[in-house]
Amino acid sequence: MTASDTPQTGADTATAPPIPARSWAIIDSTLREGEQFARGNFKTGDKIEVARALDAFGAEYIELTTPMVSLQTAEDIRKLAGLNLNAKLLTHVRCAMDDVQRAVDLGVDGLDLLFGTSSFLREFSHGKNIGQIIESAQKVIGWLKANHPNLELRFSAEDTFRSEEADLMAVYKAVSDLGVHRVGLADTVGVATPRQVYTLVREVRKVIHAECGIEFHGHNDTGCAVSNAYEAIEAGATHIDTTILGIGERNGITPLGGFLARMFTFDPRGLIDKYQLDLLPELDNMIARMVGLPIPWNNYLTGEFAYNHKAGMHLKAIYLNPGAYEAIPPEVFGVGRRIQAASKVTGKHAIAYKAREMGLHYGEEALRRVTDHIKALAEHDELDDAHLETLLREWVSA
Ligand SMILES: CC(=O)SCCNC(=O)CCNC(=O)[C@H](O)C(C)(C)COP(=O)(O)OP(=O)(O)OC[C@H]1O[C@@H](n2cnc3c(N)ncnc32)[C@H](O)[C@@H]1OP(=O)(O)O
Ligand SMILES: O=C(O)CCC(=O)C(=O)O
Ligand SMILES: [Mg+2]
Repeated sequence: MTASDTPQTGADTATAPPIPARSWAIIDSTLREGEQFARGNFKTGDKIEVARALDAFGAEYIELTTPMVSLQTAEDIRKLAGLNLNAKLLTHVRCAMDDVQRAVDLGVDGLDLLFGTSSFLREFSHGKNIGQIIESAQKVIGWLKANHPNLELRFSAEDTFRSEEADLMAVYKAVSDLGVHRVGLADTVGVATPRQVYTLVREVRKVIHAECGIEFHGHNDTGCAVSNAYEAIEAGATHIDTTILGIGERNGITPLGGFLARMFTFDPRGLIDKYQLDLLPELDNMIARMVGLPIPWNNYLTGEFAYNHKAGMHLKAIYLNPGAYEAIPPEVFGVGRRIQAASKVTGKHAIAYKAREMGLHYGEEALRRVTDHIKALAEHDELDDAHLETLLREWVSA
């Protein structure tokens, strides 16, 4: 693979179309959903490192695994709460008195409660009907409101998109009346389409109080996690769950980087103001290291080839203005662009630019001939930058 860094003359973010920014916040669940990833097994020190990194990045919320997992997990939550981060800390707990009683004294800012509402989960997970779910919510939320009024509370209907709409509306209305700060819609098995997400968020908005937020949690089983998060926001959602690199159960959830890439195209200034975007590579590398896997080659923004440009038609324009073939300037997210000029799909403009960078100049005819020579060689061999440079020098002196 031949590639080289080029000058950072990215697209002008100041001239991006001014679409009004919607108000939304990230709930990063790397330390909860991410612990459910096959290779996610964070130790105390890892959790502290992840939480500090997310805080430096500017994540508004960090969601932590339930303290019911173990005494060590409960202790870790207490330790993280003691870091006094700017990000609010939430712990994700079942809607059950034992769980919330264990959670309330750990120093977190809020609790993310959940109950499965689909027939699958009612039958095979907890065995409760909708009336009993609402009764449990009344008991648990009532107790929390009376005894811990400062906690931020969210109630989510797990497996929302395979639940009956009438059941969902009854549950969301009930918990909103009980005074939760947010309701959650969870695409637990990654089956929802963007249109379904948009429509359901709009419907939920009609039955909850105006000041009640809406959170969206989307799995990526069918590849829609980023689009679904975007549609949720379009429809009025206020909070989006992400994890670094998208780690989570099965193939994971909305990745932080992919979600930011999506949102950046609509509101670059808003994102630049809110987040330390150039820390994204650090976050992705940190999690890749902790889970012992490489960052996927085609990962949003930080994948090895996310900013690799190769085809002659692209390279001609890229040299003049990278925005011609880049929706998002890489330098904003702390990554570099790579130009792969020595390939069979290259063209004379790319070769001329490369030569000029080396202080070499060809006439029109020589340029055509050297370009065709490089293309022919690349049909048979991988050419790297060093090889290309040697060829260009030899061509001049020949
Ligand atoms: C879609 C999601 O990702 S949801 C989040 C999933 N996260 C986790 O599971 C967190 C980690 N979990 C754990 O450590 C354990 O599962 C624990 C500590 C929560 C519970 O462990 P155990 O008591 O051994 O139960 P187990 O995990 O086998 O079964 C789940 C239990 O939760 C109950 N349950 C499931 N959902 C809920 C809910 N929303 N509210 C209350 N109880 C629930 C089930 O009925 C079952 O209890 P039961 O045995 O009385 O029927
Ligand atoms: O609590 C939530 O909203 C989401 C829980 C979860 O991880 C899921 O449903 O996939
Ligand atoms: Mg999940």
